[in-house]
Amino acid sequence: MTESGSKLRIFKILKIIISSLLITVLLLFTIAAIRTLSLDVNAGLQLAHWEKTNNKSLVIDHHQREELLANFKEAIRIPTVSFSNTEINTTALLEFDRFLRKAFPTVFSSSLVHHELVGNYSHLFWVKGSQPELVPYMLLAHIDVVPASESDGWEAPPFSAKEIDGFIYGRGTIDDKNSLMGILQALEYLLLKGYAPRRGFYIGLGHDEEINGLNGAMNIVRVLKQRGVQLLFVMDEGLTISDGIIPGLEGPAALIGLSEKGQATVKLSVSVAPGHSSMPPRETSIGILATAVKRLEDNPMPRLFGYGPEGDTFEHLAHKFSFPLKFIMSNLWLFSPLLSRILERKPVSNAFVRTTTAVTFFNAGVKINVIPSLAEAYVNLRIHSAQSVEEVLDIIKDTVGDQRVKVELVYGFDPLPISGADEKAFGFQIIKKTVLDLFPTVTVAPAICVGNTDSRHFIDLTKNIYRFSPAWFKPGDLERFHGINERISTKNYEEMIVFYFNLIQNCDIRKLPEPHSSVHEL
Ligand SMILES: CCCCCCCC/C=C\CCCCCCCC(=O)N[C@@H](CC(C)C)C(=O)O
Ligand SMILES: [Zn+2]
Ligand SMILES: [Zn+2]
Repeated sequence: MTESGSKLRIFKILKIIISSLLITVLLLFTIAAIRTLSLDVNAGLQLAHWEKTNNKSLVIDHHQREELLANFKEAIRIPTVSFSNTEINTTALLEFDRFLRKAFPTVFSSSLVHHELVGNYSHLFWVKGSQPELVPYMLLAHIDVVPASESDGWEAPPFSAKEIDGFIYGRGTIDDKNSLMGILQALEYLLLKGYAPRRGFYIGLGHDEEINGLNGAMNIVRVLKQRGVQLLFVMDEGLTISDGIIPGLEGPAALIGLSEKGQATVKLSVSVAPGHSSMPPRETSIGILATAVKRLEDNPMPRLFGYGPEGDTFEHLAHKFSFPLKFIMSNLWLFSPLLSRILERKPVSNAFVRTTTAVTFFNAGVKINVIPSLAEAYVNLRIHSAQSVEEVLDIIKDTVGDQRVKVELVYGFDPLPISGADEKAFGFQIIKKTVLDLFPTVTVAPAICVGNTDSRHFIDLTKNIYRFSPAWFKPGDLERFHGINERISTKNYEEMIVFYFNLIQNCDIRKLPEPHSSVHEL
């Protein structure tokens, strides 16, 4: 073949390759565009014909408002702090017990309600249903709070429950006395109105959630297991209604946690011979450990976006974003790698992308002129749904890559199972319906809870655990969680009561409706 003949052949092959590539790209974009226009996973059962339950409605009058706010404020003023794994405020927990009995006299005296103390300070309520064949469900909340100190910069003392511009300030106002008081206040109102549930339910109030729930939630689970109880679903704290928190999202979103990330606390330690600081070795225990810690920070865990429930979250929210995010989120089959790079830029969304690594303790040194024999650091990892404690530990050892650094697992558990969110998932659909009835402008989406809750101890009692409370989180509110100026608006606290009031009644529905065939559904 002549030189010009072979050039022509190469040119023809190149032409074929380029046109095939163009056709493939065009085809992919056409599929992506069709999916962007048709994806509206938020439709579902909302349009279906729901079984009638004759729900009672709750209209709160002036006197009730004063009383419910006074109750809530009193709950906040009792400092039920869990200080450490071994230090809880038992005096405050006993006071809280007395307070509950005074604030909710109907709950504690009703023949429909059986109450017992578990693990000395936790509370377990059983509300009897009229139809015992209906499988019961369970609502969880916790009594204890994390420590708070006014000197950290609180606008009002953290146990004052002071009301400023329509907000009640105090430790526990969003974590988690709002849920606890909201549930019991709703039950008090329901019982006062003569309500008797068809479906029985439990309420569990743990006293040590902030220190792992080992005596509270775990003992409640033990008691229920001994009685052979199985639950239709469990609902606990966790995610909330985010309003203006997710950049680019139009309107508020109620994220319902289908799972929780796993957790591992890993200790890194370096031991060397101690000595005089005037004759230092080339590397000290502190230097070796600091290098190990820096390696962990410089080498984040792999991106796993799309291998857990977080992909579903963005597909459900996609239609509430504008172009190009709407296009990207509607087509995660194509754009997952791109979206994970966008999300990892901010800590709050990075938590959805991977197992996160946080160095939370660093201890070393005894005296200014002594080479320390021991340096220790603790790393707290929150494990993505697609990884396990064991895998994470292996990656840490590889990344540190230094035999002088001892790596030990102190405490850990794998990510929690993923609960259902489809049209047959009773708990999810009832929570979603209750949210949308009360807040019609909200978009409901399944999600992953990046923190841990007492509900993780309930996995042997049900496959369906949901982490959600109808607290509204606006910009700046995430920082109040375990931070300073924790607060809730009086309006939102009332909404929470109405939410639980409606939720309990909606759970009397015996069977979910058949899915409505809608043009929005795929
Ligand atoms: C794409 C961005 C979405 C942003 C939405 C994020 C909304 C986050 C809302 C709340 C934060 C999650 C908090 C979950 C509850 C955590 C309770 C807690 O602190 N638990 C302890 C348990 C531990 C075993 C003591 C924990 O450290 O996780
Ligand atoms: Zn909490
Ligand atoms: Zn907490």
